[in-house]
Amino acid sequence: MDTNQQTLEAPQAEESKKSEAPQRGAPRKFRANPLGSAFSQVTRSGLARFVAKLPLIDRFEEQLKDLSERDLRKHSLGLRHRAKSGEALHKLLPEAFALVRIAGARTMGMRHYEVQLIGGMIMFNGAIAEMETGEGKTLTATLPTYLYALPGKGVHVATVNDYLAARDAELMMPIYKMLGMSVGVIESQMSSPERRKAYSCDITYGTSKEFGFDFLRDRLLIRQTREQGLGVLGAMLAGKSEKGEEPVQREHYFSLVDEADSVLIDDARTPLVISAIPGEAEKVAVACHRWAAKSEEEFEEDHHFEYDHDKKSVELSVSGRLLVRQIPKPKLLDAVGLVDLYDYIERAIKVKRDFHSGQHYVIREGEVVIVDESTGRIAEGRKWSNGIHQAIEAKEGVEVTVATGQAARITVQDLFLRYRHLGGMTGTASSSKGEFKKIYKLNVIKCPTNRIPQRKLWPDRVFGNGEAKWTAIVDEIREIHSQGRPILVGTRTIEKSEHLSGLLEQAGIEHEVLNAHQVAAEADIVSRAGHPGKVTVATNMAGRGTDIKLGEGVHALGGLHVICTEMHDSARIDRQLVGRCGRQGDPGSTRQFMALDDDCLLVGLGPTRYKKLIAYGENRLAELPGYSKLFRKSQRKIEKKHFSDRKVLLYHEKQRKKMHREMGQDPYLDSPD
Ligand SMILES: Nc1ncnc2c1ncn2[C@@H]1O[C@H](COP(=O)(O)OP(=O)(O)OP(=O)(O)O)[C@@H](O)[C@H]1O
Repeated sequence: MDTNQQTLEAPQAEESKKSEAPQRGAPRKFRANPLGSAFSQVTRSGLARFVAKLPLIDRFEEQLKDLSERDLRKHSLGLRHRAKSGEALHKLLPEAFALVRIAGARTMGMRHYEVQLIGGMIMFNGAIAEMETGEGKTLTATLPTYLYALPGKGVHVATVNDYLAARDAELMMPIYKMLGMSVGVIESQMSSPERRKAYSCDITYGTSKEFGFDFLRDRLLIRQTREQGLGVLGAMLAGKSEKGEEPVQREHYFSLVDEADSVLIDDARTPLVISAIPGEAEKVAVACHRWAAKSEEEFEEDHHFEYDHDKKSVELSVSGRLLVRQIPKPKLLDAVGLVDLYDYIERAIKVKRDFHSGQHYVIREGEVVIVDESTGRIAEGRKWSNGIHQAIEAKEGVEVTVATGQAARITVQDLFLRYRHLGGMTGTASSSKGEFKKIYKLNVIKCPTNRIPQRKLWPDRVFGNGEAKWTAIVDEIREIHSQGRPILVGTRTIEKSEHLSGLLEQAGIEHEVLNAHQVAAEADIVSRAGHPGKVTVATNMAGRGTDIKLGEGVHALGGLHVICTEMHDSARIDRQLVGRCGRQGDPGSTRQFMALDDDCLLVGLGPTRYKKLIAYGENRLAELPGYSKLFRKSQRKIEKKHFSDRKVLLYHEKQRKKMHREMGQDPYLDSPD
């Protein structure tokens, strides 16, 4: 161990002289960047301090690269020992990064690029590294993860779904293994002992949802233990309940958030909630939901109720309330107040209007499962709050999972703010810079690309109506398909992907369709989407995080062509789809199609303007090029609204927590102690 440390002291001393050089003199030129990409921006973009560390990492790498596997592991243990004895991690960074780079090259033939080392440093320094799609974020993550794992307090790598968590852990396992780090994965079906084991590893991969629910379950367990008379301290020390259950998590030390925009922003509008066991009150609530779902049809818009398109809210009119009183009700509802019944009906009407099967949710094995609109994927385990979820269940005639008497809840924001250190990475963070800073105190730092991006953005095409748009899309697919180029088409909903699939069938174009049901199969299909002549239709963000490799000969044809059939509520989501092509300097092209009856105009501009636009576009076949600005404006309005929704949620959560604290209660547990 000692020998290892000694061999490394010399370059460190040397570095302290050399690392000052860039600050005094000219900025360093990059070698591993044959195409001479974005590094000219380095000094301007505040990356200079990271760039200055690169030579030292190189030198450590040079020194260590010939060590045997055993000695590498020994060396890693040495670093661990130093971190545990209190040596500052930033001092260990160059050596740690060099070790990870060597392990990457040796085990997977992937030696971290300099831009990846910079990305790793950004994340280590508590910021979000914005790296272009396809730049290798999965590999980059190993750098700060390893470094923060050294003190042995546990690192949580959070991502958007179980599949990606397991895949990334498995992919990167050889690197960690070579350096003597243990890796665990949290999967939704796991038992408590399995979870505890995974959390006891140096590095734990999982979803934010699993990390959040485990935190809440632990919290409930600790309270239960305390109720058994041990007192908080006793409970923590004993760490066990009467049944011998123990908390599964350790401390919240460092979390690295992959797809940070999705995890920290898109998913942050609904809190994670654990429900309490149902009692009599819940039975009544179920009956109310069922009654409302059945009766909702009798209410007419503008007569019995008003619908506010801005707030997306329903309000019963006087005649609506009268109708509520007149409609027959089951006996169980006798004790329910009228005001509550109004609420149930309003909710049932809202759910019927705003929540659609196949778009917002799907029914799977008798359960309502949310489809994450931003990813087009199943959002496992999530539920809408304020009775919306139960109202949908009642509408669909599946089991109503009782109005959640909440036992424990936490927002995504609170969960990640609990970590002592937080870092993240994403391809598309800049548009949320302000929010990351304000809510999470995280800066967003753009990372240069390894190669010059070759992706071509073809001009938008706007049509008067959906029909004209779909026809043009099919024409474009036919044209590009005839050249042998692969095409990936993103749609906003499952229904629309099925619609397009029908049109392609009519046109005799062979294709594959992805839906939100099987993420693993989906990733597999998307990964083949780069083969010559392939046409793949997928909900907008299907295959997010999936690497599309170009098949043979596709490079010469111009790479993958991505067609975006409709703008999403958030520009980030559109960019993620676009990011499936032109990866790692590959060629590729993308085009955005729009029509005046697209949903994003309704949500962004309101029904009055939307109706006018529809009327204007109804019989037009020609393109309307000047209109694409209107779509972007509408999108910005929606993004602002979502941001303010998240701020409102945070405000209420803050108030709620404050109240709990003032009453001496655990802020994460809803029912009184
Ligand atoms: N240092 C490296 N050397 C060689 N290949 C690399 C290196 N880093 C990444 N790659 C390859 O680049 C491709 C893209 O990697 P990856 O899928 O992790 O990108 P990403 O940034 O996560 O993309 P997305 O934003 O779309 O999720 C993969 O095929 C990966 O193997």
